[in-house]
Amino acid sequence: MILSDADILQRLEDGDLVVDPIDDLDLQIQPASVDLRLGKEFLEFQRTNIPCIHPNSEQEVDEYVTETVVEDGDDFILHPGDFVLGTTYERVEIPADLIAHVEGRSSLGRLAVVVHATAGLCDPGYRGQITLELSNLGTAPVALTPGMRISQLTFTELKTEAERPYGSDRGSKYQDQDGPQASRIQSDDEFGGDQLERK
Ligand SMILES: O=c1ccn([C@H]2C[C@H](O)[C@@H](COP(=O)(O)OP(=O)(O)OP(=O)(O)O)O2)c(=O)[nH]1
Repeated sequence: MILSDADILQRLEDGDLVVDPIDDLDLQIQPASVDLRLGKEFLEFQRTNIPCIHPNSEQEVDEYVTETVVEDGDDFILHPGDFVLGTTYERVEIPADLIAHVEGRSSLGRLAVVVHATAGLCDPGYRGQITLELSNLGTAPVALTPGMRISQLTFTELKTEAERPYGSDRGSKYQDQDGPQASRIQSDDEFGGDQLERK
């Protein structure tokens, strides 16, 4: 079951679901979602001399990515074909019986700004800001202003609570994200590994 505005408000009031801060309930609480605003930090991907990025190399990933913080009153210009990581301004806490989906807003989609290249799922138990995968599929640069409503979060109730929510003993490398976080796929090994055994 997807939570309605009334359900969301109730869960926020109960305190187990957190979206913080919400400065304007009327603006941010939508009929079945919460609008989230854009933070001011971005990770941009540099041209690199490395022939390719090995996802399991922390050094190569770090070399590829640089951080930009937009000054107050300025915009971040997302050029056609760009892919950058942004962050929500709000911090969220998802309880063990809910899963949240980050969706784009239609108004930005109509300007060819896509908020999620791939991922968009916030696990039960997840806490932190949400890293946004922003791209411009259009032909004109688009100005993104920190504080603008950039994405929306919907919540689906699980049939039963997650037994091992995000942040418990399993991989939880993005728990308590503060600002945009580059891929930490290289930590997969630490949490059990994704590598197939050789026969
Ligand atoms: O667009 C997104 C999607 C998810 N998350 C956060 C919340 C989510 O709970 C966590 C992990 O997401 P996911 O499980 O999709 O990533 P993973 O690469 O499988 O990480 P892990 O191995 O830690 O589960 O990252 C974001 O910040 N942005």
